[in-house]
Amino acid sequence: MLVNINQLTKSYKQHQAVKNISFQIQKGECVALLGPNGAGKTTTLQMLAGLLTPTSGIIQLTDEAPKDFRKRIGFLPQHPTFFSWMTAKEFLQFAGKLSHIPKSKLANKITETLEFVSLTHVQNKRIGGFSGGMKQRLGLAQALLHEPDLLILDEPVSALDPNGRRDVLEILDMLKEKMTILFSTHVLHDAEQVCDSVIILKDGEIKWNGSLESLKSSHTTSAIQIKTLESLENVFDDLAEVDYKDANTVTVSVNTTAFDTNLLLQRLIEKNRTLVHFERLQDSLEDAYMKVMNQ
Ligand SMILES: Nc1ncnc2c1ncn2[C@@H]1O[C@H](COP(=O)(O)OP(=O)(O)OP(=O)(O)O)[C@@H](O)[C@H]1O
Repeated sequence: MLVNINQLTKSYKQHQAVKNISFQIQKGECVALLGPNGAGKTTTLQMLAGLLTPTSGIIQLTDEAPKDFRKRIGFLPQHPTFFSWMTAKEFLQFAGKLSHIPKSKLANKITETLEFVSLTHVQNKRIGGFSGGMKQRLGLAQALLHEPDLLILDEPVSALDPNGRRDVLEILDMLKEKMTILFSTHVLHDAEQVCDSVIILKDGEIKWNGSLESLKSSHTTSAIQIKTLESLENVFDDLAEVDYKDANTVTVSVNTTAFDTNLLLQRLIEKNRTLVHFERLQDSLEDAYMKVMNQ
C-alpha cells in the first residue's frame, strides 16, 4: 500500500466539504476521483498534497510519519499559474530549485521531462504564447520533475479541447506504468480511459470505491425486450419483472446474464405468439455511475 487515508474531514466554517472519508491507494495503481462539481474532490486532493490542513483524520504514505510526505508527491492544481514571461525551460528550472533537485541532475531532468511531454521544440519560447494544452503539459512536467512516488492531478483534462484532452490522457497512460496516479475528473469517460479503479465522491462522502469492472457488475441490470405480432396480454403476467411498453412489447428485467432466455421463448410458443423482435438490453457503465450518484 502507498497511501492510507483514515477518517479525513475538512470543514470550511460550518460547511463540511469532506466528511470522514477513508480509502487506500496501492503502489502502481491509477485511481480516478470522480464526482460532480462541489463533491469535495479539490479539497481532498489539496489535503493529500499537503496544501490544506485537514480538520481531522490521517493521511499516511507508507512508512512515513504523517507530516513528511510532501516531497514524495507531485501535484498539478486545477488552475495552475505560470509566469508568462518565462520560457518553458526557465519555468522548470525555477520549479526544480523549489523542489531542491540537485543542480548536477536538474539540466538532464528538464531535458528528459520536456521530451516526455513533447515540449522540447518550444522549450525556449515564452509560456505567454502557449495554448491551453501546452500549458497543461508544462504543468504536468513541473509535477513530474522530482520523480514523485504519487502524482496527484486535479481535473487535468477538464479545461482542454479534444486534442489537448487526448494528449494528456495519453501521457497519463504512459505514466501509470511508472508511478502511482490519483486524478480527479467529473467525466466518467476520462476515468474509463486510463484508470482501473474509481472513488466516487458526492457531497463530501464516498459513494463507491472499487474497480470499474465491479462498479459495472454490481450496479447494472440486463433486460430482455420482446415484441410480438399479436398482443402480449396475459402471456407473462406471472413474472414480477415485466414492464409493458405497449400491447405488443414487453421488457423483462433479468438479474443475471445466465438467465435462461429459452423460458421466455417457450412461453411464446405455448401461447401461440409470433416473435418479431428479441433483444438483450444491457446498462452501460454510465448507467451504473448514475445509479451510484442517485443512491
Ligand atoms: N475555501 C473555501 N471556503 C468555503 N467553502 C469552500 C472552499 N473551498 C471549497 N468550498 C466548498 O466545499 C465544497 C467542495 O468543494 P471542492 O472544490 O472541493 O469540490 P470539487 O469536487 O473539487 O468541485 P469542482 O469540480 O467544482 O472543482 C463545495 O461546496 C465548495 O463550495
